[in-house]
Amino acid sequence: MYIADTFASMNDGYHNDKVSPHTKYEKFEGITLSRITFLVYIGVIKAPYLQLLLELTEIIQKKMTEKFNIEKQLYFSYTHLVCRSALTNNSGRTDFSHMVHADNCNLLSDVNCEKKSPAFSWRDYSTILYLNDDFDGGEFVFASDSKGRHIQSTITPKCGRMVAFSSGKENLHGVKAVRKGKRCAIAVWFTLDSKYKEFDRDIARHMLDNGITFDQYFDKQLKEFLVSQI
Ligand SMILES: O=C(O)CCC(=O)C(=O)O
Ligand SMILES: [Fe+2]
Repeated sequence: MYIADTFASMNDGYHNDKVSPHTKYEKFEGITLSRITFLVYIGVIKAPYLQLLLELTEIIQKKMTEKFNIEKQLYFSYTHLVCRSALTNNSGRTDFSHMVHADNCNLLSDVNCEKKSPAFSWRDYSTILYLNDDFDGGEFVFASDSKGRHIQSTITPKCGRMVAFSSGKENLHGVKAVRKGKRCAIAVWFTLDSKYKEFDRDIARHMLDNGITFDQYFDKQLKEFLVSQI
């Protein structure tokens, strides 16, 4: 939560205006594992935070392999810390923060989901670990139709609660409007295809295991310049 709260505002991976790509009523802030690794490398984030993130997500990987009886190697594909905040008085909203979708295909109708770009078609399993619960709304829902008229189940985010599912059209899902406050989560997507494994994670592990930091290789001035640019 510390990393999400302090650094996700850099809006990593999304547009600069910080308005959510999914709804104009919310601010969307995210930070990727590679960005966190870089910030640890230059000394802006302390290494134990990254260590904790890696360990936590490795537990998720293990649990997923067990619970879903996955017999092949399950690779990390993408790790993202994401916060959504209500921008204005959203108390009357009944719409979605993130419209009903599937994670590995483009949902064209209730039954048609095409597995091609811009969808992340290689994603096989999705997990979302919630980091807080001091906000209104933001429920995770499974739906049976693309418009979200038929909700099958609703999961209220709680700190430490996780939702996990296979990433295809069999699991249409969305996020209800965040009506008040800020909702943060760690989303991790897994793949069975080694081609799409999260390369940055190996770098992060290597860096932590070997105690590598920026200070060892570069001068103070360059470091100060980089920090001032963040
Ligand atoms: O934050 C959530 O609960 C779900 C987010 C989601 O479905 C996604 O990012 O694909
Ligand atoms: Fe999703």
